Amino acid sequence: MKTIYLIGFMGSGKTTVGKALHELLQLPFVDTDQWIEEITGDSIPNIFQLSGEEAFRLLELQAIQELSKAIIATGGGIVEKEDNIEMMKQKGIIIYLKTSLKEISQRLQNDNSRPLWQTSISQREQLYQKRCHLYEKYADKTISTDEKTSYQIAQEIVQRINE
Ligand SMILES: Nc1ncnc2c1ncn2[C@@H]1O[C@H](COP(=O)(O)OP(=O)(O)O)[C@@H](O)[C@H]1O
Ligand SMILES: O=C(O)C1=C[C@@H](OP(=O)(O)O)[C@@H](O)[C@H](O)C1
Repeated sequence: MKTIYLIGFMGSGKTTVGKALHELLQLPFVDTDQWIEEITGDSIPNIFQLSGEEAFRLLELQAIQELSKAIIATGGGIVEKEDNIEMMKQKGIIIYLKTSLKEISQRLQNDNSRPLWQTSISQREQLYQKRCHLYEKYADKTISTDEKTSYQIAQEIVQRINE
């Protein structure tokens, strides 16, 4: 089987949709953030705070190197390293979950588990604009997610993969 990588901004639903796809396709599911927390025995906010963002990015790179043959929910910053893109392109298909910043802001209004979301509104907007450009550039398929349930999105992904 090809590895299915879900990419998209924080809160776009990569983990939630990944789990729905796992149910639908009966294929293994891995979340890179969860994988990193398991191998380090530490939380993402702690890794950012104690070791810094670059240390976290290296752990993400390791996750992409080691994981395959699964539905993989990546972190929103996976597109920051070209090496990640190369490996993902070699091993599978990249699906971009495209979600508006308005919708994401509603979903993450009480979230404090994502260090790069704990910033000002203008910093969030800047990161969103920069990242969206990268997701569009690297995705094999783009799926809009606003006003759809995770199950509808998972079904649409299956259809688009089989096109
Ligand atoms: N399609 C959806 N509609 C409404 N809420 C959603 C949807 N997908 C995810 N969510 C909610 O948004 C939040 C972030 O979802 P999550 O899957 O963790 O995103 P990501 O893994 O991309 O950061 C969660 O509270 C989740 O329940
Ligand atoms: O956008 C980012 O750089 C990050 C997104 C997070 O994952 P989600 O996209 O699953 O929230 C997590 O990897 C970390 O907080 C950094």
